[in-house]
Amino acid sequence: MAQTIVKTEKLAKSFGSQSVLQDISMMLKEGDIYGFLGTNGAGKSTTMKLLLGLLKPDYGQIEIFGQPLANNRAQLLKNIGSLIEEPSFYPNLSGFENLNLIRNLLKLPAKNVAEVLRIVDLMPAKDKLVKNYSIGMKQRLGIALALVKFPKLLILDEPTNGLDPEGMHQMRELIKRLPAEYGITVLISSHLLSEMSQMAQTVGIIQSGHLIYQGSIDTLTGAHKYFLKTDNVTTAKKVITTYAGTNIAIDDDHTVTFNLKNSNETPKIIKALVQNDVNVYTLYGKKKSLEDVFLELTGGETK
Ligand SMILES: Nc1ncnc2c1ncn2[C@@H]1O[C@H](COP(=O)(O)OP(=O)(O)OP(=O)(O)O)[C@@H](O)[C@H]1O
Repeated sequence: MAQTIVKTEKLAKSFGSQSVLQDISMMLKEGDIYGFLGTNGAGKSTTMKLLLGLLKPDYGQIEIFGQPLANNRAQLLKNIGSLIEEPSFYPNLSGFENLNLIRNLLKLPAKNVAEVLRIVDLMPAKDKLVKNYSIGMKQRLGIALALVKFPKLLILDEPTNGLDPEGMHQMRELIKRLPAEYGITVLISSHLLSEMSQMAQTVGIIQSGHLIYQGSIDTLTGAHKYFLKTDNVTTAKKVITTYAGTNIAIDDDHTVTFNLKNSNETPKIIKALVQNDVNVYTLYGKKKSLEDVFLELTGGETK
């Protein structure tokens, strides 16, 4: 059975009178890419800082690799790499020199630098001064710095922020390789459900300091939301019930919305609608957004 890499129990944190986290109980298993999802200010960075011992919880327990963080921080940190907020570098040194400095400081083998440069695809730019790196290259160098000790756990706070679609793609591909090829478990935060669904198997969703969901991302996003434009919403709803269960809404005089787990059902629905004299003007499906998921999980309360 996979080892538990991170386990938190009922973590709580306040800043002054503002309660920022309440009752956060998370679990990461070895080999996971765990997507930590939430809107701005939900409490993702604060949670990550607690896991790194940069902040102390007001209440609750943190275990990393099966040991309490509070008693073993220095020892546990040797096996944790992180990128929280902006990575900081020496801009007048090359990527290679920046990495080599950290490698020396941590007394790591010389070969680690070349290996992480290859992983983050910066080998061709290794001798370029960091002040001349693009944003995407700086982010990848930040990950290389976090990886240079080949940690068992990598904690990344919104590493795709500020990247263009190509940069985001490169970052995703890089992260996806880490568990299988290097045995690294990854905790990564984001406010984009679509991005997480392309790399994480497990997600935790945090809203206003509460963990409102933890589990498989497929369970969460598997069903697509469908929209039917028709001139007979009442009959359409009756017909669709056979295929989509009872979770069907009539949005306005011409729109019926429903969830389907499998798009194979749509031709059958269209056939049944036509057989029942329901005119179909449009039928389209949409992947759920983080906002849709919030609405489903909280029953309409987004804050
Ligand atoms: N050091 C601090 N002092 C006071 N308040 C803080 C501090 N750090 C965070 N907060 C507050 O805690 C709340 C959660 O912030 P946090 O940075 O954890 O959110 P987040 O989910 O990471 O959001 P973002 O994506 O915007 O970084 C916010 O209201 C923030 O203003």
